[in-house]
Amino acid sequence: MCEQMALIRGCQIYNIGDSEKLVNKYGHSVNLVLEYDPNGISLKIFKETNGLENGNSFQSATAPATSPTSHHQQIIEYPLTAKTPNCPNGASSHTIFIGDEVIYIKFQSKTDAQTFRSLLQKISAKVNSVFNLRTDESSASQYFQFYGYLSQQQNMMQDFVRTSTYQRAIYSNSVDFNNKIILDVGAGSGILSFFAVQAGARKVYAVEASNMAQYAQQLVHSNNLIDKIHVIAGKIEEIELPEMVDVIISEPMGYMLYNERMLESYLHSKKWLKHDGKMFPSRGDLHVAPFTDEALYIEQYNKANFWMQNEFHGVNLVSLRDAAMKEYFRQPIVDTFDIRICMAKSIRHTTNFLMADERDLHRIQIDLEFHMLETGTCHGLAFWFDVEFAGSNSQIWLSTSPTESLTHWYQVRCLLQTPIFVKQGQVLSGKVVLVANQRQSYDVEIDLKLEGTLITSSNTLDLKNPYFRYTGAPVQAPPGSSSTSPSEAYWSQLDAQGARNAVNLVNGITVNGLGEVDMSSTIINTNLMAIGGSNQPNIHPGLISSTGRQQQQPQQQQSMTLSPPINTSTQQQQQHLIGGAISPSMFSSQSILNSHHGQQIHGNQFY
Ligand SMILES: C[S@@+](CC[C@H](N)C(=O)[O-])C[C@H]1O[C@@H](n2cnc3c(N)ncnc32)[C@H](O)[C@@H]1O
Repeated sequence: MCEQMALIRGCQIYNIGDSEKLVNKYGHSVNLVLEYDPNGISLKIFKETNGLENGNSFQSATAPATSPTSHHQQIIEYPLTAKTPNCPNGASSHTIFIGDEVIYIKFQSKTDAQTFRSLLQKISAKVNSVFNLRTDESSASQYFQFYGYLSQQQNMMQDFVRTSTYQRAIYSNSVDFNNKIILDVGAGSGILSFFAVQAGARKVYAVEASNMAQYAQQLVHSNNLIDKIHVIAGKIEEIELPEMVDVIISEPMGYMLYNERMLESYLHSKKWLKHDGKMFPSRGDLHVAPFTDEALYIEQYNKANFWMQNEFHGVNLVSLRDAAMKEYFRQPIVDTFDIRICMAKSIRHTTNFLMADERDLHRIQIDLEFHMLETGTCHGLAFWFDVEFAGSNSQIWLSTSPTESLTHWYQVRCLLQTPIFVKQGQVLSGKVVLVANQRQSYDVEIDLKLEGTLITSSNTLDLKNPYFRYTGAPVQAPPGSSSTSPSEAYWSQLDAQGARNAVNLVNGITVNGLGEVDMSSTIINTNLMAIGGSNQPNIHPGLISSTGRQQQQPQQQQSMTLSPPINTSTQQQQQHLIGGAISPSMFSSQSILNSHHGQQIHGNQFY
């Protein structure tokens, strides 16, 4: 079942001019095609030709390029939203007002006019959908435009860790899918729906709000699965399903798990879930840990110091320095790091997708109590998330932890404008509150307090506007991370390599001076799993390709280095921070030295 599209034949289109007279716009009759559009309905006007199929019929809104209408000459397309003024004129005419144009449509019959009106009513009914009420129109429009690009869907599909984990979670729990009715929320290209069918699903409803729905339908068609996968173009909050489902699958996670607010749509979709139904994924854990990273802190700090110049081309910029500082520190940083920068064990906040209500995600409070494992400067809080697929057969986790393979979600760090100097054994307490906003994101409010002192630090960040800092350069261990001599380790490694290079060929197998067999010709990709014992020669392991977005060059070093504020119990620590900062220029390298897993990775989530 697809979102309805009307094809209405034999209409006359008139404009109403200044003299209030009807002027036939085209001088011939036209056909109207009404299609789903993320913002309402798209009204396409086609020149009527003899080849057009019979009468008024409802067609799939997601019909592929083979759509019968696609061969005919389209004259114009009008977007109709709930705000488009319109009014009926008698039984078989209707007027719409688009910009300055007054368009009077004369239908062939009353039934045609009714069809047209009922679709217009549908858009108005959707105005008050849960999704629309919580989302700014401009945000939604930009959001679904983003996901309408094949390249964006490709970016997600090529995140091999993500896609393979989903496939594995579904395959290894085929008992939950076999002969079952499935709902795929935000199906995108439909990739998860295909996995569900591969695992034996009887029917999958693939709901997608962006225009990607058309391409999903095209893939369903070309993979001969029209009897199994039913693409429904529309928002999950606004569509109807003909039946309840056994399992809901979705990939609704954004940066820091909650960005995009799509998890709310995922939870909303439970209205279609049978009493004992399953959710894939079933739970999400957001991890929070205090971190130390002077280089990152100084990098942001020095950017704001551009505004400390009192003679910039003869202009004194100083009065804007505080505002600039605030702006830079409002940006969550998206990149990856060495787990050893974390100064305490992470605190986990769990959302159980089977139990939670979408309204629970409007304000998410995470209480913090970190028992500091080391002495140093805490520059902020680091975040990552894991989701679990709790199937009947096996539990599978998809992790975005800094200790695991990098995904397109990376990790997120929120800086404190005023860092806190902590000592091992001290307790850093406080809270993070995520407050949902109409821009499909969250304000991140951080309040920290060092127990037993008067030291506090707070910051509010805008998750919608992160700073994408990942360059592909290998992550740096924090200073002081070596407990053995790195120099000795280096030379020992070279000695061992020398022995290895003394190779011999024994029966066609390379054996080195240590008697080890060379496995290089039979590299096993541990990310490739054998699914159901099947050989999958055509799977490209994928890479997460680059957006071409590069690390910005740091501001010219003309900016003065000012002492950053620091909440410290010793003045000496402050001195250390000022003197010991690593030059921000080390982050400006355009060359990707040795990117993670040999891949260049970039964020593809909407933000
Ligand atoms: C992160 S992508 C995942 C796409 C696909 N399921 C996959 O795993 O590759 C999320 C998709 O959900 C769609 N989406 C977001 N909110 C939605 C809603 N309320 N109703 C229907 N689709 C939605 C987006 O347009 C986007 O294509």
